[in-house]
Amino acid sequence: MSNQLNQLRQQLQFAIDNKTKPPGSLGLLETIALQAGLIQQSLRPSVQDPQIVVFAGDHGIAKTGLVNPFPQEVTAQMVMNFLRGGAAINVFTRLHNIGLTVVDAGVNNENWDELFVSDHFINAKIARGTANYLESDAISESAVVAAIEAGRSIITNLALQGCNTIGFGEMGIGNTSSAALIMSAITGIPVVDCVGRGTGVNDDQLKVKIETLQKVFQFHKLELYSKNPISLLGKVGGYEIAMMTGAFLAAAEHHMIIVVDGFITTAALLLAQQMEPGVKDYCLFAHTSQEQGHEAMLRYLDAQPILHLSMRLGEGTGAALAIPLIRSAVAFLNEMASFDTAGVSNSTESTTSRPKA
Ligand SMILES: Cc1cc2ncn([C@H]3O[C@H](COP(=O)(O)O)[C@@H](O)[C@H]3O)c2cc1C
Ligand SMILES: O=C(O)c1cccnc1
Repeated sequence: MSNQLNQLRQQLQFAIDNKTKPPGSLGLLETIALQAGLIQQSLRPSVQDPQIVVFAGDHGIAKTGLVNPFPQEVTAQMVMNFLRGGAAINVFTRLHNIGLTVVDAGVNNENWDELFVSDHFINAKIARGTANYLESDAISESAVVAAIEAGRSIITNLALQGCNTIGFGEMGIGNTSSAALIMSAITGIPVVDCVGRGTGVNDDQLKVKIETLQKVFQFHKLELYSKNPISLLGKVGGYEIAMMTGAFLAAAEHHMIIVVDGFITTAALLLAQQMEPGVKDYCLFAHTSQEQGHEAMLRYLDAQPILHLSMRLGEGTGAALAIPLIRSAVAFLNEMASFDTAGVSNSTESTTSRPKA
């Protein structure tokens, strides 16, 4: 860490410790406030125009029914639902005054109706879904690069419009499989420990899902791509995951507070982190998803998630729920009185420990 950043860290910690409260008593909110200050390089960080961007894309494997209980058509149907305001992410973003943008990264549908002429919908479709990675590469490398670039430019536009806090969500039937393969390739954790129930496969279906994905791992020799995120995305990625990868990169470049959602979003972060190892410093981890594998992914990233709600939905819902807490953290740092200004006696001998920064 540079000297300047180290100095800022000390100043932030001093400000936090001098608020009228026992040291460390606001727990993880103190860690969040400190990190927000470091991200924005400011003693007075802010949450401005927070946004969730949901990237949608289809997966060729989903047509086989081997890994997903819901049919592929649900991806496009849910995109319509997002635009009509009826999905969980709509409810949470409305409730908490968070902007919502939906991006077609690669949904397998013909065209959108006039409903989609909206500021909140971006048609960045690269193809109508990926190819089935049981038989071939999912995406060409040139299309991977195009998707990453599209993700970058969507986030850069939001940053230029004044958004400084961003969460990513995704919609894509079959994408827990893609995320599990990416996780296994990058972390070296065996496929069986990365695969979860997704939208709810039963025990028999889970066995088939695991066997299928083990076969895919061997077919593409994914261990060879553990340090090559572009090729890995080409082998088994999704358009929405590739776009999120670019989105992470741009958000970090613009010093945004990035709120990481669940299993699939964190897989995109694993890829972005390989491309630019500093990205994680801009991330706050919203929650631990119930998808098996997410906890190990978070451990791999040495991340401390904010919430534990047994959720396993995606769409950016965990991120939307964490944003009010991030707002609260920033607000206590900016608005609470200090011992000095409030004339409250401080105990300088306190031995109470602070949360881990
Ligand atoms: C109605 C519905 C709404 C959703 N919203 C998010 N997902 C979530 O489930 C999908 C991944 O699970 P799998 O790999 O098992 O297909 C993604 O689209 C994800 O965002 C949904 C899934 C369904 C069915
Ligand atoms: O954690 C997630 O993001 C998740 C888990 C299951 C299904 N869809 C998303």
